Amino acid sequence: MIMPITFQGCAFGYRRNRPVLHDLTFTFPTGRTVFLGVNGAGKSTVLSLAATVLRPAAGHVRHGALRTDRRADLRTYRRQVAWLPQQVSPVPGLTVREQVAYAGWLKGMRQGDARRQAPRALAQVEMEEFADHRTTQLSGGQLRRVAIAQALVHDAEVLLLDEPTAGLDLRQRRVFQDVLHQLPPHVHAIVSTHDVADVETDFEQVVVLDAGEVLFTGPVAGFLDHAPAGTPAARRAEEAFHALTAPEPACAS
Ligand SMILES: Nc1ncnc2c1ncn2[C@@H]1O[C@H](COP(=O)(O)OP(=O)(O)OP(=O)(O)O)[C@@H](O)[C@H]1O
Repeated sequence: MIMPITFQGCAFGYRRNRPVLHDLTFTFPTGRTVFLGVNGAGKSTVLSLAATVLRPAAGHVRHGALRTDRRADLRTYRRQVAWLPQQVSPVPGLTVREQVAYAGWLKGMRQGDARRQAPRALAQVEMEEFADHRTTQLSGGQLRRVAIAQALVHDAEVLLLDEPTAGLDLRQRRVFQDVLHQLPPHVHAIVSTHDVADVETDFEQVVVLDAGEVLFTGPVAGFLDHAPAGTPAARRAEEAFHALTAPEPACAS
């Protein structure tokens, strides 16, 4: 059975009196979910809370019965939930293979298992030929592919991917799409992106966040229905997003 990620009464702000989330209670759909929102809507904050990189000031996040506010649950929770941050850093001194294995070890894998699984994760993102390169020598796009491999290495049940295709060339975007489509049925992916072009082909579910609140959650078809009638097929996702997030026109007084 696939366990969703649930936010229960979550509040969070980076600065006092500047809350990003007030009281977020919400369950992410399972399957392949695209997570949309304008700049500053709070997507990275939500993913970081779900990844336990940030801690809510109130409330908790759940994966099945595992709760982020219960110390005893954290280790298992973190093993089951993978995170690709928006900013990816190379670890100085490590090769690509070592950095991926290290990520697995940090997630609780045995060292030997992490070493054995790293080449498989690198193959998924077509980075095998770089396995012995230092991560500090990679281009931004190559480093992002290594980071995707880091998220894949420990066979998590939930992948939280924050703008995974930013900086990837067209071929590598295709490789990422293949990774998404080949995920086992018990794995679900929440993918934050500003790129709505492939929503219909790559995703099953859509979540739209605005100012820390969920404006829409549901299947892709229901999201596309928000586009104005007569919108050409190629523009429906973009227009649906605009229709959902456009500010209300100010009332004339
Ligand atoms: N480290 C930080 N310190 C202070 N404020 C922050 C920090 N990170 C984010 N914020 C603020 O929190 C709010 C939500 O930011 P967040 O990065 O979660 O949005 P986002 O939807 O991921 O945006 P983007 O699409 O631009 O990545 C914004 O107002 C942002 O300025």
